[in-house]
Amino acid sequence: MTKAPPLRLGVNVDHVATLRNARGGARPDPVRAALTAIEAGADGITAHLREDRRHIRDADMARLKAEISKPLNFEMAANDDMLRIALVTKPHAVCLVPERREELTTEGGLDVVGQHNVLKPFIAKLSDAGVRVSLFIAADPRQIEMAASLRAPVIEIHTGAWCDAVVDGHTAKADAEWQRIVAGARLARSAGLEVHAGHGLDYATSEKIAGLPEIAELNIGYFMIGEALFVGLAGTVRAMRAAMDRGRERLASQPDAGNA
Ligand SMILES: CC(=O)[C@@H](O)[C@H](O)COP(=O)(O)O
Ligand SMILES: NCC(=O)COP(=O)(O)O
Repeated sequence: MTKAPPLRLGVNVDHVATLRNARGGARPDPVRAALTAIEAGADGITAHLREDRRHIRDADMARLKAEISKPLNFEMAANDDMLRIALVTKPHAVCLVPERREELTTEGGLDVVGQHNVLKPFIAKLSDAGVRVSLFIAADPRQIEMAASLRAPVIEIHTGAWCDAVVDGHTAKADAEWQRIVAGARLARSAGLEVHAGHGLDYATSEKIAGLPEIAELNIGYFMIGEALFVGLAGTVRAMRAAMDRGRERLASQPDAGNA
């Protein structure tokens, strides 16, 4: 029996900034949230600098880089303005994500098949600057194979469609989306990619996906910031960590299930 690699928890603090921006002041502070999450056991912090700056702002990203002691995962669209900011910020990682101004949230994965020529120089420039590049994609074999051929070291599988189907009780769709994630994670790992996952995860879906030995990191925000209203952010981080540990422990009890 082989032990699966430890599963990292990246806490996304975007929606602390959403709340702050509702009143235009300085509170609640996403950097304080990041420090609290780290103190409670987060392995890293994720923040998405959207083109419309609806939540995280440039100054937040600079402060996160300066003030947190754990890796910063900078989510951004692949455009020249963001590239310039990322190269100045020098985060541990950049996750390239698709963006549409009018969307409510990140609705799907990057089309790395259709956009490979556009993405290539972004991956090269960020990698040359020592930034670990991740591509936020659907668990689609064509997208995964193209991500591997673009030599991005990491993909993050968009789990939104699966999580929505679980929450809405659409069992058949949830099962189909889950099978896509399982197959996608295996394919990506066998192609040498490090595999992360995120979007829409809650305690139950995080526990379940933690049972996939190929997954090295989960990035979770919206649910945790909402849950923090009821049990506090530190309590939410600890409860999420416990859910992830339960998923990993179940995996460890299955013979030969940990060969990621
Ligand atoms: C890329 C991603 O999944 C997260 O950044 C998520 O988008 C959180 O922010 P939004 O709710 O603004 O989409
Ligand atoms: N990349 C996904 C992420 O950072 C968090 O997404 P969500 O939990 O806010 O939906």
